Amino acid sequence: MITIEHLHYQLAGGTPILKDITTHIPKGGITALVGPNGAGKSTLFAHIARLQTIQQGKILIDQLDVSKTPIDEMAKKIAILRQDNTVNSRITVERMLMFGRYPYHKGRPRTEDVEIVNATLEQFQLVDLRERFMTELSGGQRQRVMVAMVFCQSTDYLLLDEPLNNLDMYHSRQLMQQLRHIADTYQRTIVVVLHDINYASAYADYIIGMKSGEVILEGKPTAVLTEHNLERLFGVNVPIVMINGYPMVMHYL
Ligand SMILES: Nc1ncnc2c1ncn2[C@@H]1O[C@H](COP(=O)(O)OP(=O)(O)OP(=O)(O)O)[C@@H](O)[C@H]1O
Repeated sequence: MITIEHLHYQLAGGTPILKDITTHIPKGGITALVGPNGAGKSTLFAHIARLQTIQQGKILIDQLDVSKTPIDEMAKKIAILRQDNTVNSRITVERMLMFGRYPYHKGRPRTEDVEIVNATLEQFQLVDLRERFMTELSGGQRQRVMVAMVFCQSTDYLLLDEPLNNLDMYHSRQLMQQLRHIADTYQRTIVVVLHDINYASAYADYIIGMKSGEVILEGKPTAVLTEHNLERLFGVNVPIVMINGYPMVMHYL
């Protein structure tokens, strides 16, 4: 479980970005982090992954205090896919995945690392692209490689910031199904920022809604995805229909 206690973060000029956040992310399954642009979702991720120094408050990951845990220990506990994940170097897909294993092999890949990379190439249907340079991939293919690289890190927790960016309908759905499979089969905890609320509804076990640096709702999709809450979160007045037991937000109409 990730426990966040009174996390407060403000810019040098005094503008608050995260306002005294207290919440928890359950262990196991998929938690979707949703909310309007600028809500603070990426900033919260940066704090959880220790990429941002904590000014005030505390974050615990399975009892490990994030601010006191050495970086290399954190790298085996939590992996993050950031929004700005552009890789422009001439590195092949296979090497990219092996790079994800760095915290374990420290530059000297062992048999186990090769096996994990091969299994991940299979799992993410990247075998045909293994020799391709990252610069020779489409935006969507590159995005899939980056998610695979995060998976390769064999961490208990995966933080994915808008992994559906650039993905078409087929690959978005496929990736969400893969995340479900990873959570269920490997007991990994996946925390994912999603802008498509209907994917959160269909695939997440738990939803956390952020707005203006605050957590304003959290709970199971069926409990929190109400017309009233969508109005509070996004300021939109849209109907919700139930399809196969999932609340689907009709925001296109
Ligand atoms: N490096 C930075 N310097 C100053 N302000 C920043 C910086 N990064 C983000 N912010 C501000 O912090 C606030 C939260 O941004 P953040 O990227 O965490 O939001 P978000 O919920 O992830 O948004 P989005 O859905 O648009 O990606 C925004 O007001 C943003 O302008």
